[in-house]
Amino acid sequence: MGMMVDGTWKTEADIPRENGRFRRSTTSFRGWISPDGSTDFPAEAGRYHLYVAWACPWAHRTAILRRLKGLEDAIGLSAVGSFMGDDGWAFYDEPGVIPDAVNGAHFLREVYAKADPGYTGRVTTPVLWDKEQGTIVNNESREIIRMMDTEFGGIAPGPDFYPEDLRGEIDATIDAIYEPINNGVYRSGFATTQEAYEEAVTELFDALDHWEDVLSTRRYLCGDRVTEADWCLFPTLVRFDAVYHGHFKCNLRRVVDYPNLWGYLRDLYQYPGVAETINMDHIKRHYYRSHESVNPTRIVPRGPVLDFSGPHGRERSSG
Ligand SMILES: N[C@@H](CCC(=O)N[C@@H](CS)C(=O)NCC(=O)O)C(=O)O
Repeated sequence: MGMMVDGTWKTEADIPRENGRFRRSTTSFRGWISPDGSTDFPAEAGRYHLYVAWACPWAHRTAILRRLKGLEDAIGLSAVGSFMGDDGWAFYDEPGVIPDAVNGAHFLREVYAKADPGYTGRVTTPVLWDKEQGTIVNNESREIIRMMDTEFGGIAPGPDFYPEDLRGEIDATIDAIYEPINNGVYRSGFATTQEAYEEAVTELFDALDHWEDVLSTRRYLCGDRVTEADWCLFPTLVRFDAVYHGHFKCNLRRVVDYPNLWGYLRDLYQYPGVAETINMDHIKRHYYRSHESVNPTRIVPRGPVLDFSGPHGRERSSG
């Protein structure tokens, strides 16, 4: 693990923790794209570029929205390699890597340094880059998907995942799943005390149990329509049995043990275009090989065998 301090890469920085508890740092680039030029970043086809790690659940949200909103021609894409070592995210020769044709970076940190030569902070994916101003618009996944969903007008012809009548519920749901589930798997896996681990894993499974109940009466998190909230939960669920259950010790239950969550996961996986955004090799290789303190041998397990393509049976939960 490393981070930038005053524009210089430091490798000694460890995973941020307080009393054995993992703390995710807040992101620093929070610009906003607008359709009407009311912000520094007008919505334009061909102007913005997205950096992702196929392994990363936060970046995965943005890759899904880019695809489902029909933004693939309008917003370019680069994908780093699966291994994150002392140099952080990097572009190297590995299937799935999409080199950086915009900034020619070998390390993602170069992109951050270009945006802010004095940058202090972590070098994370996703990153939304503005080619016109040569800077980072935003590196917060929740905000990037919201911009893709609502700010590109006719450039993004895909469905609306933030419908007016559900906005309050969608925002509340994204908030509700963030700490116990999306971040909860990391808090469990990166905990360095028994107490911190127990706390995280208990909250995580309480939350999964809760959404299992909710999904017994509705097809998706906010009702009978797929929304941004589902695209925020999906990347965590699709990684769960393959990495969080084993590598991060989130092993009270697997997603396949929850009838509704498992059907729901298959349902979303089978949503046209979504399967193509998943690189399970990158996902498994990243987690098991990058976190040496969690898995010192760096051995990547062969299993589990997961069938995301089987019947989901969720039509009956609709409406
Ligand atoms: N809040 C950010 C979190 C992004 C994030 O933490 N990404 C991880 C990969 S899964 C990362 O790049 N970590 C590198 C680091 O912390 O050094 C978001 O949702 O966009």
